[in-house]
Amino acid sequence: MNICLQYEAGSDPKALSALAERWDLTDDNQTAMALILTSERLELRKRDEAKLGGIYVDFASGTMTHRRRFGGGRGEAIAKAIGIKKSYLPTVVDATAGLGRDAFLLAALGCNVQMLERHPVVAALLDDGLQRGYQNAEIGSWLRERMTLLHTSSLTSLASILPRPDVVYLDPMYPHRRKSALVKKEMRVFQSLVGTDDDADGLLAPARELAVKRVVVKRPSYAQPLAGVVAQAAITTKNHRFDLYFT
Ligand SMILES: C[S@@+](CC[C@H](N)C(=O)[O-])C[C@H]1O[C@@H](n2cnc3c(N)ncnc32)[C@H](O)[C@@H]1O
Repeated sequence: MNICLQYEAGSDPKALSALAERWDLTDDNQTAMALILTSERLELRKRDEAKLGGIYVDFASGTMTHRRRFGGGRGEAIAKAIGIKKSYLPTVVDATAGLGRDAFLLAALGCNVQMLERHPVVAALLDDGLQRGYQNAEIGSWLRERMTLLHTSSLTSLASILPRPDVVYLDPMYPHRRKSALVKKEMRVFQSLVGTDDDADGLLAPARELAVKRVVVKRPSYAQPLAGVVAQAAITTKNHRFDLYFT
């Protein structure tokens, strides 16, 4: 895919070329988005809205660490939705990984999570965050064991995943209802890149085939169920709903 590729002082231009080759990215100065290699990490920026700042993956960031240490833990809605109980920690395929936040939360609770992401730039950002996370003294050892990434489309790949996971987790991009100015800055950059996942309905059937125990679909609270299939149960929060399909 075409995207403006840039590097900042202190980063290695050869590393940027290697990255472009690995993720099949072509440098294009006309695109609205830029992928930037800084001395610390890979960042995505919207070129005409510099004040929005860059987005990147940092599993050891203050926010992620705070949520990991002081968040709801096993009491979080997502943990209940995937069925974590006492010593039971389901294995999870996150078939719409994005920036890996939900997957990280589950991994931090002890689940093994295999992430699938089809967008090459998102996959590059996520892989960059994973590699730095793997090296991190505090989280690296368990992160290496519990979180992996496959760059592929789940529409075609779910059918061949082995071993079958207990849970398949889906969180496709959904059109945002609020005015764009109100959408969180970071979300605006991400949405500009990915758009909406209009083919997401096609994920439900292969996810139900693959999951040994259940499929969990995260939806905005106002959204229709995925593929119009009413869930057997749901866990709701202020803004979201986790629809549960038992297999
Ligand atoms: C809303 S984001 C997921 C956010 C993620 N749950 C998180 O916590 O960061 C949706 C992501 O799913 C990816 N996606 C959508 N359809 C996909 C498919 N068929 N295969 C793989 N990835 C897909 C999109 O590219 C996007 O990055």
